[in-house]
Amino acid sequence: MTQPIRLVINGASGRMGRALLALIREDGRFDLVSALVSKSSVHNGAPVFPELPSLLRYSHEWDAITADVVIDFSGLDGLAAALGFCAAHDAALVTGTTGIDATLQAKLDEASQRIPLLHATNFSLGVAVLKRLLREAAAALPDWDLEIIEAHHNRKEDAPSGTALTLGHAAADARGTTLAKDAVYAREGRPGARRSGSIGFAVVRGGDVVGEHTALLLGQGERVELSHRATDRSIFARGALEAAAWLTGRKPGSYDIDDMLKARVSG
Ligand SMILES: NC(=O)C1=CN([C@@H]2O[C@H](COP(=O)(O)OP(=O)(O)OC[C@H]3O[C@@H](n4cnc5c(N)ncnc54)[C@H](OP(=O)(O)O)[C@@H]3O)[C@@H](O)[C@H]2O)C=CC1
Ligand SMILES: O=C(O)C1=N[C@H](C(=O)O)C[C@H](O)C1
Repeated sequence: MTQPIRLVINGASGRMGRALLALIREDGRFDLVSALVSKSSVHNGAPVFPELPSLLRYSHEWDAITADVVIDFSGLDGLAAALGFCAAHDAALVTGTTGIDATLQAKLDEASQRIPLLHATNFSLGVAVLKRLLREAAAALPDWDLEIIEAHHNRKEDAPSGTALTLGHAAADARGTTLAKDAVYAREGRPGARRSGSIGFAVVRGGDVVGEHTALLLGQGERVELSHRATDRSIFARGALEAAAWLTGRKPGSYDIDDMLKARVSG
């Protein structure tokens, strides 16, 4: 019998952390060895599964952990700590944290030469398909105006969402350009007529919206709208657990969710 994968959840008390904990109880592939929170967290020391005969408590201590894989949904400081642990202990790292800056991205790239690392801005299957459809539509309609609209709950800290940026990069790439060259992130006052070839972003924040993304391709007299609506965070949590099972034991490298889905299809 194979041993369960020793798993750490980093950011365990958050919206995504809780969605992961709800699934992990029923998932025999994993042994949850640690549920990590920040040093200042009110959850430190509290039982993770109060209703179960489990001794696991929320902690901020990485020191005594032995693990095969870390799933991180914590934020920039938490991700940096998870990366330090994984690099020092040859553990795999799955992260869904968004809003990553250039400095942390460089550290992720460097560490992926030594450990398997999968970063996805969105773990839903529907968004993976939306990205493919958008690539195709953006290339097939190169002269149509492209705008990406996203909506999220009122606690979200980064904007545009990681998913909106990933969709933007995919569309830009399909048109032979880059977001660095063609993205427009804000319009106010009198920005003037729309620059042909630009890729616009619009952000909505409010209430408890789980995550909604629409790519609008606007032509003369017609438009194409490609949309995805997440209504339950468990879709992201399930995707992250699949990624953790898939990534554990793989050779070092920087993987994305398409690598996992392609490998699944080709067996
Ligand atoms: N890729 C995807 O599919 C998805 C990505 N996300 C992204 O995941 C991230 C988290 O989202 P969400 O769960 O909504 O955010 P939350 O704010 O709800 O959760 C993050 C948790 O991380 C904990 N935390 C903060 N600092 C640290 C630290 N240094 N070490 C360990 N834990 C820490 C905090 O808990 P405490 O205060 O108790 O320490 C906090 O509750 C965001 O970047 C979001 O954009 C979200 C959904 C899906
Ligand atoms: O913060 C969130 O909630 C989400 N963040 C991700 C993003 O920035 O794209 C994914 C999902 O939309 C939920």
